[in-house]
Amino acid sequence: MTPPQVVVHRDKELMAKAAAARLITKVVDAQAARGSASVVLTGGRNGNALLAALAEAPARDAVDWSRLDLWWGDERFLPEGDPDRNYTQARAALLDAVPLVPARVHPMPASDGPFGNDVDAAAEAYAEELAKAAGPQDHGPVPTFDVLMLGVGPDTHVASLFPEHPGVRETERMVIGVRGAPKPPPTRISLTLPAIRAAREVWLLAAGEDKANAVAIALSGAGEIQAPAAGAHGRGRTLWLLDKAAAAQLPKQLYPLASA
Ligand SMILES: O=C(O)[C@H](O)[C@@H](O)[C@H](O)[C@H](O)COP(=O)(O)O
Repeated sequence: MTPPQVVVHRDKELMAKAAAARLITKVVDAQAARGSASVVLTGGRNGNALLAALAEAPARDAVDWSRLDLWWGDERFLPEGDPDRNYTQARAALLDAVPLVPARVHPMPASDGPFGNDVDAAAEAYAEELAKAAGPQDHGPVPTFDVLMLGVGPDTHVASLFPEHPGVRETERMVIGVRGAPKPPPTRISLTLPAIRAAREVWLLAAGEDKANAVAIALSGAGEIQAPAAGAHGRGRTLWLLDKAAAAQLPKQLYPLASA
């Protein structure tokens, strides 16, 4: 496994803009090489800030939005349209402003959808949707995501995989229902670490001093059960995108500042 790369930006605003530019380039390259691109979005402030920055990016429409598949790393299990759903927030930040093909946008089920409030059935349905999109060249019953993005919690959670919770220990299923999540709302749907690790690249986003301890723990060799972010690595690349505040507890000589 290739060691994680760390890029540190001056502040969270610049981090979001730089990450958005990086994503545009990655998607354009994937579409040139393979005809389409597949990206997994994350919820949270940094994930949404990246999408909002992308919406304003000068090179935004270098992306062929009609050949982009979007998936989610996790979702709050709430009714369709609830403002706290990651899908609702992603639509407001970017998705409603670009010409995506609806059939290629795969939100996780809502709690008032075909599965009602059965979060396990909803999770299984999403796993089936992923499996249907997987091909013989993929690594397991999920498509090969070009980029899978994850916000990082102050407790080192990623997606809805929380330290010492059952979800972080899952080794077979690709998608699970989560109950009793420490971060509200308590009921969620999440990709598991095996699904996350099927991605070509995993990008972890963290900004603010409240993440400095989590970043230091996850990058210091902690185990994935205690620090789920430590288990979030891509097959080809693991990239941590930080601002200075979130990098404050990292050894300076290892992680020079990308932008002063
Ligand atoms: O549904 C969610 O809440 C997210 O997917 C979650 O994993 C988030 O990314 C982290 O909690 C970081 O959130 P912030 O970027 O807002 O700190």
